Amino acid sequence: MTQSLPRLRLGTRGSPLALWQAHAVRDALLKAHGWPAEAVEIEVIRTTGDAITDRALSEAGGKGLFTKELEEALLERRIDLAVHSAKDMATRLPDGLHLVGYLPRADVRDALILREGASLADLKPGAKVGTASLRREAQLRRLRPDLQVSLLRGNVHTRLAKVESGEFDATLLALAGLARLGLTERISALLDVADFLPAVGQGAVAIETRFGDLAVDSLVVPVVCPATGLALRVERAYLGELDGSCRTPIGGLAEVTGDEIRFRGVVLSADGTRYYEIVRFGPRNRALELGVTSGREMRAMVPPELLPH
Ligand SMILES: NCc1[nH]cc(CCC(=O)O)c1CC(=O)O
Repeated sequence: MTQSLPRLRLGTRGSPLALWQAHAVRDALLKAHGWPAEAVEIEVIRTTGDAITDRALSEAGGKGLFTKELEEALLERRIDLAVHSAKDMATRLPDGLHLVGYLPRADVRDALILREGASLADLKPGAKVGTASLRREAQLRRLRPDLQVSLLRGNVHTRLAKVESGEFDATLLALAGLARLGLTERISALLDVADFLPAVGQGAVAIETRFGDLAVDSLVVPVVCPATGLALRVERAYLGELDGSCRTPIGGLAEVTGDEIRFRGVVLSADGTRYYEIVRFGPRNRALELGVTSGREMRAMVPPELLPH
């Protein structure tokens, strides 16, 4: 008996990290369904975020910059699914689209890359650290107010090269991204989530589809990770109550153990001197509520000038 093969068009950005993630989703689909390679076609789509390399993304408009063109392609049915870093996704998606799920989440921690030395303590006062993330900048300033933290954009390889060349003494990057690119040997230390909280969604690969396109979703569902989906529901609801624009240093992490979800969130002032933290627990059937409540309680605690309204 021959069954006609589906042809799924999978859209992705063209960066090495994005391509790795797109191939991971494709491989998972092929494996889950026993399909031959031609069942999933990868389409590379250039996004606005890929074109901007000279400014902080928070200045250029924040989240959405890496997803807009992929989402247009989805809505225009040029692709059937889009693969993104969950971290780069806005908390509100365009009408007609949804996140059907995520691959099993990787290690969520941030990694420290030093030109010399083995830990944060080895950085001398005044050492230059480059990061493009307000969250990393603020948390770093909180731990080490004596460092000189400044903007360092570009892809992972560019940032590593600027540390190698001595332009910067250190940078911070997500372990997940470094691992996907085979660059973990460049890591000097991993930062404990207890004092350095990751971004909402860090380490998770998201799959976005047209809402209600059950033909596509039913094919994707076998590769998504339920525990990651729960954690991301909490984290994204929390972020949605605060700020989706990347202009405030915000961290958040939900961890699912058995029937319980533990959420921890932080908001900081840009200079790291003000620090607000929340820890909440909830059952797994109340993930959304846990995220929304945590976000609202955080908003009530944080001085209004730190958050957009
Ligand atoms: N903002 C870019 C981005 N989006 C996702 C990752 C890493 C991979 C992940 O978190 O899943 C990175 C690079 C970084 O922050 O170091």
